[in-house]
Amino acid sequence: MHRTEGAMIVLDGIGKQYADGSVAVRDLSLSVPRGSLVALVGPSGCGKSTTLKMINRLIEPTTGRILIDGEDVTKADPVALRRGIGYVIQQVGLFPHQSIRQNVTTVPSLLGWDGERARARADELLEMVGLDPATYADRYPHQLSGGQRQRVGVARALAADPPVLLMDEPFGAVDPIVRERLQDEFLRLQHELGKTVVFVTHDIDEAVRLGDRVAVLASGGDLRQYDSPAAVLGSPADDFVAEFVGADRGLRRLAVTAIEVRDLEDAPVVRRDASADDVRQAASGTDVPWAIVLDDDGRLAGWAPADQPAGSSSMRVRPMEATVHRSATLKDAWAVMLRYDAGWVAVLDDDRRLLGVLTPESLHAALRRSVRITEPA
Ligand SMILES: Nc1ncnc2c1ncn2[C@@H]1O[C@H](COP(=O)(O)OP(=O)(O)OP(=O)(O)O)[C@@H](O)[C@H]1O
Repeated sequence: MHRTEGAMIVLDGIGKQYADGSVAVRDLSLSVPRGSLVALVGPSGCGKSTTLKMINRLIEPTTGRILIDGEDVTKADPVALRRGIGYVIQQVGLFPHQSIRQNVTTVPSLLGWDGERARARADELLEMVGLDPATYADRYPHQLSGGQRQRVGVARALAADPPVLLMDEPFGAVDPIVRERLQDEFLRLQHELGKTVVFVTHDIDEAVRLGDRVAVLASGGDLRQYDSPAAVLGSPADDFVAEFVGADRGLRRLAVTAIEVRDLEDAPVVRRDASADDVRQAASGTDVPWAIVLDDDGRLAGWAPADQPAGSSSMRVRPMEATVHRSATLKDAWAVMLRYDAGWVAVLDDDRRLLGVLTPESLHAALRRSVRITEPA
């Protein structure tokens, strides 16, 4: 199926002053690159939702311009504009007397798609968000759990294949475990679809988990930092950002830093047919009392302690559980280290071939490398 890729969004000095004189957003400029996910984060009332709603003109800006792929949408027809922009909100807003399938096809129906095409699209999208159409398409919203309703909200926003998706605390109303699952699923989906997404949240963990970039706003839509998650956590631009990302931002950084092969250390390695002596020899001269055992095609077979039983010629191999895939984060690696009470974890590729090992020291070095180091003033 053809998919529409994301569009570039430019907020150019936008502002919103309400009729009562209160200024929700003073003067905000921000570019959202095509196909990226930008998380707008900040304390309650700082102007996140107002900013989002100005993009699809649910709220009219009082100053500034908004360009989508170069076109000034503040001059466009707002109804047509909104049909080309997916919008997901916390209280989903599904129509209670319509089936899930009808809810998902709201915009395609408005756009005049024929019934068969709209139906096929709805089923495809339900599948995409992890809801089996045979089970769920004919149900009504009240027959779904909160997490399932949020999935329907995402499916509905994607129905007409819009280049831009606006999401306002879409996973805010579900419990933390469901939220994490929805975040994972959404990341996978976004990876595949490459939409341009502006995502509002007050939760810094959600912002750094989902965002390619994070925009930290203070009251009045005052943009204090616009950076990668690692940079926002690792080098907050000012005290406001530092306070907002929290004293435990170091721990949060673990979760947003991917393992890179250059961070890994070499470990002593022996082949499956090695002897007890080979293991001792491989480990000697290193500061670890073990060797990793690989089979003939380089896949991980286990590990062997250097203190093999005296007099035995064949080595004793133990199963190796402290492993992570190369796509893991430093937090995943750290969790595995703690779980197995291991001083190191093996990092493996898709075929379970050994890429190297991560120790607490190399993990620390990787964390330091991941952000630019700012000199203390
Ligand atoms: N219709 C309105 N009239 C007057 N002031 C408003 C109106 N809507 C919002 N505001 C004010 O504008 C400011 C920004 O509101 P907005 O909803 O954008 O904040 P937010 O960052 O999304 O907050 P939250 O995280 O609590 O949802 C707030 O001070 C709010 O009180």
